[in-house]
Amino acid sequence: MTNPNQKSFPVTWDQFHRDSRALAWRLAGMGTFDAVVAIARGGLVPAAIVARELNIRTVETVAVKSYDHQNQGGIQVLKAISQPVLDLARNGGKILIVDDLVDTGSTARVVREMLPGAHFATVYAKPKGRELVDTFITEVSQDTWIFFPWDLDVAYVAPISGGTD
Ligand SMILES: O=P(O)(O)OC[C@H]1O[C@H](OP(=O)(O)OP(=O)(O)O)[C@H](O)[C@@H]1O
Ligand code: HPA
Ligand SMILES: [Mg+2]
Repeated sequence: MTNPNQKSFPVTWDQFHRDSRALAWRLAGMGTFDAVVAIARGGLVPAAIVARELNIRTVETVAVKSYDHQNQGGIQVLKAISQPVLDLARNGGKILIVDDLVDTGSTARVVREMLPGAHFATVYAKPKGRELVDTFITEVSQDTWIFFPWDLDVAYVAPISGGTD
C-alpha cells in the first residue's frame, strides 16, 4: 500500500545498473574481497553486479525479511550465513555485505552482528540507517519510498493537465 505522505523515487533498470556499478567503482579502491554476502532478496541484484565488476567468485546469501509491502514488521532471519563463509570471516577473510538500501537500519544491524568485521555496502541510504553503512552511493530523504525496477511495470500515466488523452 502506498503512503500518500511519502515522496516516491522510482528507479529504472538502467539507473540501478549505473548506481550499482558506481558502488563497485568505490569498493574497487578498498582492496580485494574474498566473498560477498547478498541480503536477499533486494541485495541479490546489486551483489551480482558488484561481484561481476570486482571478480568476487564466492557469493553467499542471508535472507532477512522486515517489510510486507511498505509496512515494517519484526525482523525474521529466513536463511543464515553458511558455515564456510563464517569460517572464512573468522580466519581473516575480507567479506563484503551488499544490500539494495538501508532505511531504518534494522536489517543492517542484524546482519552486521552475524559478521562484525565485514564491510557493509548499499546502493541507497536513508538518514536513519546511514551510520550503519560503510559505503553507499545515493542518499534519499527518510520520507521517500524507493521503487526498485523489479517491483515496477510500464504503465499509462494521465497527462499533467488532468485529461485522459
Ligand atoms: O533498513 P531497514 O528498515 O531494515 O530496511 C531495509 C531493508 O528492507 C528491504 O528488504 P525487505 O525486508 O523488504 O525484503 P526484500 O529484500 O525481500 O524486499 C530492503 O531490501 C532492505 O533489506
Ligand atoms: O524505500 C524503500 N523501498 C523499497 N523497499 C524498502 N524497504 C525499506 N525501505 C524501502
Ligand atoms: Mg531486503
